[in-house]
Amino acid sequence: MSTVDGVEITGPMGPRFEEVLTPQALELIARLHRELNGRRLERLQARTERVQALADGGTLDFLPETASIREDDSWRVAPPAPGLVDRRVEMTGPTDRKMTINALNSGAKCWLADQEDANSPLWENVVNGPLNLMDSIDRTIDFTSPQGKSYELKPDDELPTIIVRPRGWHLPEKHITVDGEQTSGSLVDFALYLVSCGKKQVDRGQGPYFYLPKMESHLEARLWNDAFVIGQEHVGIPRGTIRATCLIETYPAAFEMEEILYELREHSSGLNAGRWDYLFSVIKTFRTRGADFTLPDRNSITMTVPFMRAYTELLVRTCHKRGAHAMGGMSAFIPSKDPAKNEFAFNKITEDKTREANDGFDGSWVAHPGMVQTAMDAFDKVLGDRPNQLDKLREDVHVTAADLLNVKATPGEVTEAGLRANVSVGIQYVESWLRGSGAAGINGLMEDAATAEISRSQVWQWLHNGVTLSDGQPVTTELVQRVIEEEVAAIASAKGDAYSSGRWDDARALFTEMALGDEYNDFLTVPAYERMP
Ligand SMILES: CC(=O)SCCNC(=O)CCNC(=O)[C@H](O)C(C)(C)COP(=O)(O)OP(=O)(O)OC[C@H]1O[C@@H](n2cnc3c(N)ncnc32)[C@H](O)[C@@H]1OP(=O)(O)O
Ligand SMILES: O=CC(=O)O
Ligand SMILES: [Mg+2]
Repeated sequence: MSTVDGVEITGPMGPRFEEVLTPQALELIARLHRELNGRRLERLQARTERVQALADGGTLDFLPETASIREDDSWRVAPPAPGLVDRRVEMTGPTDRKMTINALNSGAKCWLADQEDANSPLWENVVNGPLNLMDSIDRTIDFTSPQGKSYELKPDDELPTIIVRPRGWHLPEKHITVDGEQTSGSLVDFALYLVSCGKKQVDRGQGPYFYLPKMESHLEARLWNDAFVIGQEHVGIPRGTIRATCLIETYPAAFEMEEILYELREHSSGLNAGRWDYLFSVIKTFRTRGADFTLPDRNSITMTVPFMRAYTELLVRTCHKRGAHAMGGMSAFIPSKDPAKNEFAFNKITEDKTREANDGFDGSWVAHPGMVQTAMDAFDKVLGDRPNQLDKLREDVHVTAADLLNVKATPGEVTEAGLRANVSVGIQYVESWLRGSGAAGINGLMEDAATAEISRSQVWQWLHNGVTLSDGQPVTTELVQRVIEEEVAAIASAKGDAYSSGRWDDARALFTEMALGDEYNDFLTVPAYERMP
């Protein structure tokens, strides 16, 4: 059902959905699909071919064919756009109504309104996200909780700049088809926000700003740039008013940072060090290559191990050389009701943000409103009154391909506790995602799609590379099955009666398939999406 030729909406229409699923939005989706979806599928095929080449013994390196872009010192990205000059603390989180208001009232400089890692793409979430953003920009948003607590926005001049993160190129949107084909989740999220809010943002002196996730090459960035050109023309806003910060969160993209900035240069607002997906991608990219690329327990891999340090140092150096913001990532610690754990979490945030600020990052992320001030204090100490530190060029940084690939220098062990944590957290997260909730606090840590991907990939890698745990037990199918059994029993006992109303059987089956299957699946969220209505 739709009034636009060739476009079908197969998902149910909820309250006010017609305000977002307008003919103008559907026309843009159709145009983007017809002009760009073929290239999107080619890029996904290129990813598969690269993985095969790596499995056959290949490696990653800076690209010879784009050396001239890296060697040309003359180009810069566009100057920072209004609202994106001072980004010292950015809140992230889902776009449901309550969290939208809480994020906008958090005191952060920017808010990453997430349709990606922190969101589960339930059809309602896909449409309600842009609807809530539209109501925020119109200042008509409010919310009353079931307990009777009312929420409304602070004055305009205290609100963060909105930056929307659409889904990655790999995810389809099955509830909107064009010419009988599933559409791209990325292009749907982009189009729905651009049409409902793009012109309003330009009229209020800012622009439609985006974070672009999980790209694996500069050619994927070129595809986004082409979508931006089409989108700006479609909604009648000047070229260059769209801005995008690209997450460098895949291993191949770390070798193409300059090229990614170059492709998007008139629309660029910097790069971000997305550490969690980066770790996932490191495991995924060299998953069959044995000890050289096998990582220890997830919680023991810090930002200061050599390969992570090389990646963040190179990101700051690259961004500032090109006049672009370098944005830091997410420390997963969230506040706790236990005072000792709470103090530990806040110390961890201070340590993480202080290191980033001293390294030259222009700002960083927090997952919880309670952590905004702590991160702000860390950046204030380094930035003072300056809005950013784009002038800190970091010419002392000289990172080589070998530095980026130096995974084997990572200290740490693979332990039974690490295996159990991966299994338990992975299953709990998948269960929550299947019910439509894409971020969860588990054991004092923020968990989202990226962290869950690490958990299931580590189990697969340990099993398929013959890893032995620190206590001498080999990781076998039987051991993983036993751990799954025991961890699910522990979850069931902790949840009590609530367990029966969850989607635990589905979550367990999916996690087991992902962890034990002979074939490694590129994304957990793709088969999970198939299990969604
Ligand atoms: C790898 C990456 O991509 S990182 C970026 C993507 N991930 C994220 O953005 C995760 C964002 N964080 C979250 O979603 C949440 O903090 C969670 C799910 C981890 C924990 O949320 P909760 O369990 O609700 O935490 P808690 O009970 O401490 O929250 C206290 C209040 O803060 C609000 N809050 C917590 N986190 C956020 C957030 N990120 N955005 C807006 N509000 C938030 C809660 O809604 C709650 O509000 P209320 O008091 O009005 O009811
Ligand atoms: O998106 C951020 C990440 O760390 O992954
Ligand atoms: Mg990510």
